[in-house]
Amino acid sequence: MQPLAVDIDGTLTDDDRALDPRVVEPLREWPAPVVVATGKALPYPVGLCEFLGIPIRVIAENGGAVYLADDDELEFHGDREAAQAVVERYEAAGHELGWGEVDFVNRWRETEVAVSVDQPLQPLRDIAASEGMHVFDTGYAYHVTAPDVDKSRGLRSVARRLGYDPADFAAVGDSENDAGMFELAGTAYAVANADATARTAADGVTEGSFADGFLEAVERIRGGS
Ligand SMILES: O=C(O)COP(=O)(O)O
Ligand SMILES: [Mg+2]
Repeated sequence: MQPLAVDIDGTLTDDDRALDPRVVEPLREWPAPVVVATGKALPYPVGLCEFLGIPIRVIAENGGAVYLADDDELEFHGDREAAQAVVERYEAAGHELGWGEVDFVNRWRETEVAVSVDQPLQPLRDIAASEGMHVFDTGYAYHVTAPDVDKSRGLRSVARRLGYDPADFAAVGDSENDAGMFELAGTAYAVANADATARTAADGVTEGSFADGFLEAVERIRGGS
């Protein structure tokens, strides 16, 4: 069976980021390594693995942080200072991150900064471009990220550390932050709610949306199609 790289928001969750309980069993029972690959900060995918009862294997922050329980190593990529400089200019222009005072979205984020989709995107894109940074719009947040960091970089590292080729992996996801990983993985499914970038990069698009799409994708991967 192929090892699996799976996105969280929009793939294992509904539109409101709530986990669909039907994804628990296939992830728990998958007969090869499962890597949770997300734009979320490290504690979220680590927590998800813990609650699922599967080994902690995560690509977090769009590839900025990679951890595998197998070798117990935590690897970081990215340019947090450059991301911070972008959001400082964005805030100076009168915008805000949009997550409220406590901001659990960025509180434990170490390599990039995420802005709420309630905030204007174009000025963020313009400032990021002028600072040599990239913005991922996942549909759930805008991520200010170093241009050489994405989930494909994470997948390359995970594959090497686990003794696989990246092309051995099957990947499932829903948005432009999954596209690089889709291109690198041997098999890639976008769920039906995926954005155009993810759909184009995928080998197939499921009929179902959100977790229905994920369940359909794992059936197809299991069946070797
Ligand atoms: O954090 C986000 O914006 C999206 O997270 P995801 O990569 O798990 O979909
Ligand atoms: Mg997603």
